[in-house]
Amino acid sequence: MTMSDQPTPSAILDGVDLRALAASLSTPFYAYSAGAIRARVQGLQRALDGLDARLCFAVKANSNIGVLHLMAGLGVGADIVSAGELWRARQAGIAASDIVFSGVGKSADEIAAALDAGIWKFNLESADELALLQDIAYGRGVVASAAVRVNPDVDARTHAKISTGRAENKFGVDIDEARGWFANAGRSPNVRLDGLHAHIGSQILELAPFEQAIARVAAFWRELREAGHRIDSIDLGGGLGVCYRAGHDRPIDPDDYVAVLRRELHDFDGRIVLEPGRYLVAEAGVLVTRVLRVKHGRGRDFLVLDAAMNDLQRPALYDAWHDIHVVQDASAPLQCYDVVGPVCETGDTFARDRVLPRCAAGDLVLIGGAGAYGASMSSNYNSRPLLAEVLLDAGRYAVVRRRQSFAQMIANEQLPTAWSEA
Ligand SMILES: Cc1ncc(COP(=O)(O)O)c(C=O)c1O
Ligand SMILES: N[C@@H](CCCC[NH3+])C(=O)O
Repeated sequence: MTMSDQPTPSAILDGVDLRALAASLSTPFYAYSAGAIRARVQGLQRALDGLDARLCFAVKANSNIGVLHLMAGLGVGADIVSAGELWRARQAGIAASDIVFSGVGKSADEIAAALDAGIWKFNLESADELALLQDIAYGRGVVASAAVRVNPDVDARTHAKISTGRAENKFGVDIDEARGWFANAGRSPNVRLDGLHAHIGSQILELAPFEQAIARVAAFWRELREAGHRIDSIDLGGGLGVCYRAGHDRPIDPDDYVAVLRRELHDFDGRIVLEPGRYLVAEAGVLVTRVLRVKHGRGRDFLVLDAAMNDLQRPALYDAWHDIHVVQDASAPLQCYDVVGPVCETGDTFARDRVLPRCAAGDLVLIGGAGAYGASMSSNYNSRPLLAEVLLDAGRYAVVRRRQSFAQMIANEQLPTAWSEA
């Protein structure tokens, strides 16, 4: 059960008492419920039942190899955006033939690494990238399978910083340009253009933008089919939103989303690919942190946590809401706090004016919705070591990343003792 499903804050996640865990591991750390991830994956797989469909988890959402290993065991492939993510996915046991490679700036080295690994499909985002893939595949004497990422010019009605499917966004190519790629496919004999791809944005809570995008991609596929082009996969990206604020955010029912796929692509005879990231992991994760101190400011009370913006960037970056639970006696009186971290930035604020049970130093605090774009976006800012990650499963736990040590934090740095003439 995810934290936001619970009517009253509980410290039990996937059968593990986070109070006990926090007593043995030092806070802050991320805890992920394997059961909740499994339930999300299997629910989506059930909704897709009867379709030739494949889930490729967007590794950027949570790139911990323990989580990727869990995905592999559930028959989920990977959507990668870098050679580093390729490396992680392979280390975690995801087959190269289950990997698609997206991203607007794949380097020559990254393309070569993905070709050598034998990934399934390149999602190409520019004519230059098509030419580069052609050159590298030609040099290796192989033919790469590729999809054109089309930009369907749809407003995903999400935060501007995570909207990707408008004409003004850097992602994909417009359908006119994509038409030209297919017309000239013979000029790139080492690239088999046999797929379409679209991803319009993230944390999408309305079905209409998906309907528009899928209809545009489906119409383009029919046009290509009439022109004699064989498309064996249509990849509709990720984007399904989740509930960050209990009682407020209303995520799309995956059955409704899949009903759109079934309707718009009823005569498609290839494979449908989805690249969910957030939907599979966000609500399965919590950031476990403690109150360092309660500070009484001028007209405001600050709850200073031992977690900070370097550990979970989303509030600072997008003003994102995350539910915050104080592990406390339900009878504690309520109080209004600004919940902040120790980093030296005013933006290091998890929540403003949040009404919570009255807290004292040492209280345990759980920040919900932290399984996606949490640890994977964390940094060493203020020289704070990267925090630990723990996978929970039916009363057991496994540390899937140890907290970074100070020595590890500076391992690649050195004093300037050896100078080279430039
Ligand atoms: C190409 C691509 N696929 C999938 C995703 C995953 O998105 P989400 O986490 O919203 O499902 C992203 C990130 O937005 C992306 O850029
Ligand atoms: N990092 C973003 C999502 C970006 C999606 C990646 N294309 C978030 O935390 O919401």
